[in-house]
Amino acid sequence: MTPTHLGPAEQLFSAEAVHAAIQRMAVAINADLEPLVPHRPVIVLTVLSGAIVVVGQLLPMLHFPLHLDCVQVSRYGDKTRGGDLLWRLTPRENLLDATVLIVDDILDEGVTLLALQDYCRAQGAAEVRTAVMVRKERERPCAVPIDYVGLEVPDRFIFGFGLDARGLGRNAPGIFVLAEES
Ligand SMILES: O=P(O)(O)OC[C@H]1O[C@H](OP(=O)(O)OP(=O)(O)O)[C@H](O)[C@@H]1O
Ligand SMILES: Nc1nc2[nH]cnc2c(=O)[nH]1
Repeated sequence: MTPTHLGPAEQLFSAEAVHAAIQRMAVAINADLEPLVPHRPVIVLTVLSGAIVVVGQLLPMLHFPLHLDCVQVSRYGDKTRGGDLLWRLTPRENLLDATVLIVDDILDEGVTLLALQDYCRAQGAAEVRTAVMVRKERERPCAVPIDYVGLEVPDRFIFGFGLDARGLGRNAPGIFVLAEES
C-alpha cells in the first residue's frame, strides 16, 4: 500500500508507466493525424476536468499544428457511480469540417464518450477520433469506438493522474485504487 492524501492506496501504475503509455499514444496519433493536417484543422478536445493531466503531457508530444479546446461534462461528481451527464462547458472552436481528437482520462461505462462523439458529429466534424489514458475492462451497454488507449485497468474505482476520488487525488502521481475499494 502507498500512503496518499486519501489514505493508503494500491498503486496500479506508476507515473513513469502512465507517461510511457501516453508517449505510445502520441506516436500513433502523430502517424495518423499529421497527414490529415493539410486538408482540415485538427482540434484537440480536452474533456475537463479529469483529462487536464493527460492532455498536459500529450500535447507537447504531438508534432503537427493543432487547436486546443475544452468541453466540460460530468456524471460522477463526488460519487463512484455515474448519473446523468451534466454539460458545464461547450467548445469554443467551430467543429465544422474539422478533425476532432477527443481526449479523456477514462472510458468506464462509456456514456460520456459516446455523448461527446455524437456531439462532435452533430456539430459537423469531418473526422472524430478518441484517445483515453485508461480503459476499464468491463462490459458496456453499447460499444464505444476508441482509437488510442494508454492502459487497461481492472473494474475498480481508480484515482490519480487527473482522476478524482471524492473530489481529491487528481494530483496523485500514478493510478491508484483506494484501500477500501481493494
Ligand atoms: O465512461 P463513463 O462511465 O461515462 O465515465 C467516464 C467519465 O467519468 C469521469 O468524469 P466525471 O464525470 O467524474 O467528471 P470529472 O472529469 O470532472 O471528474 C471521467 O473523466 C470520464 O469523463
Ligand atoms: N475517478 C474516477 N472517475 C471515474 N469515472 C468513471 N470511472 C471512474 C473511475 O474509476 N475513477
